[in-house]
Amino acid sequence: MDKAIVIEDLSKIYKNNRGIQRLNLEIERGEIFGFLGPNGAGKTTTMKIMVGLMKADKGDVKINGYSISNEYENAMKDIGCIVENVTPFSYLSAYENMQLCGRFHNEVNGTRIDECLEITGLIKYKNEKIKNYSLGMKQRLGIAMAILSNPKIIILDEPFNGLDVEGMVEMRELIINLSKKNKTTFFISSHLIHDIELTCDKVGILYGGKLISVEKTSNILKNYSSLENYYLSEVDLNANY
Ligand SMILES: Nc1ncnc2c1ncn2[C@@H]1O[C@H](COP(=O)(O)OP(=O)(O)OP(=O)(O)O)[C@@H](O)[C@H]1O
Repeated sequence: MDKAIVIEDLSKIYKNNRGIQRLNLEIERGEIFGFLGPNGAGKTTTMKIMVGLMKADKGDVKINGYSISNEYENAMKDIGCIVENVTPFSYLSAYENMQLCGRFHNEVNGTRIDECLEITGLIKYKNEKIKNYSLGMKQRLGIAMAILSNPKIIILDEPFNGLDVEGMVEMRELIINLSKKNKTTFFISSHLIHDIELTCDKVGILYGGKLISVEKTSNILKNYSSLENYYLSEVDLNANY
């Protein structure tokens, strides 16, 4: 069972006829996958379905071989995610929020919470209330929450948003290290194409609800000077159809 995530013929069409159509995608264990696409392409819709926040019309997603439709609990057991905004309790501290987040995981204790806050650069502010946190600090806390239970698969919607330059570099290193050391699989959506180029092994482009290309970053960079050039040419090609 070397596939961490398998998306099979996944469709979800809203009443206004927008949504996603017949997505098929396989992500290997330890792979860092970058999910790209213009505004409204359907990235959040896909990710919401992947973590059970929304039901698909058709198709399925298998996480570690478990179907999200029929074996939801098993499928979610080894997943950490941030989809849409991070919404910690603003009158609690980072540490207290992490305690709440870890309450269903027996292996999460104070040491593990401190470790995650250290990794994400928040240990100095661990007792400060979230209402005093900046956007970037909340984003870091989201990541700390996502990695808390040591999940094998991490799904992140716009993880670089709101981070300063140092934060972005640290986030990239954190993702790459976790994938190398623990074989953690990442599914990341972002508009920050430079960060995706530097972080992801494989990239998929969603356009108008369809997956128009999936390719290894190393292959892309053999033929294009940057991921941005590749992205623009793929989108251009499909816009003209
Ligand atoms: N609840 C909804 N009802 C109707 N249409 C919706 C709903 N949610 C999303 N859509 C539409 O479906 C399409 C895909 O939206 P989605 O949020 O998945 O895109 P996205 O790729 O995440 O965009 P962005 O990059 O702007 O976050 C958009 O055209 C959006 O307007």
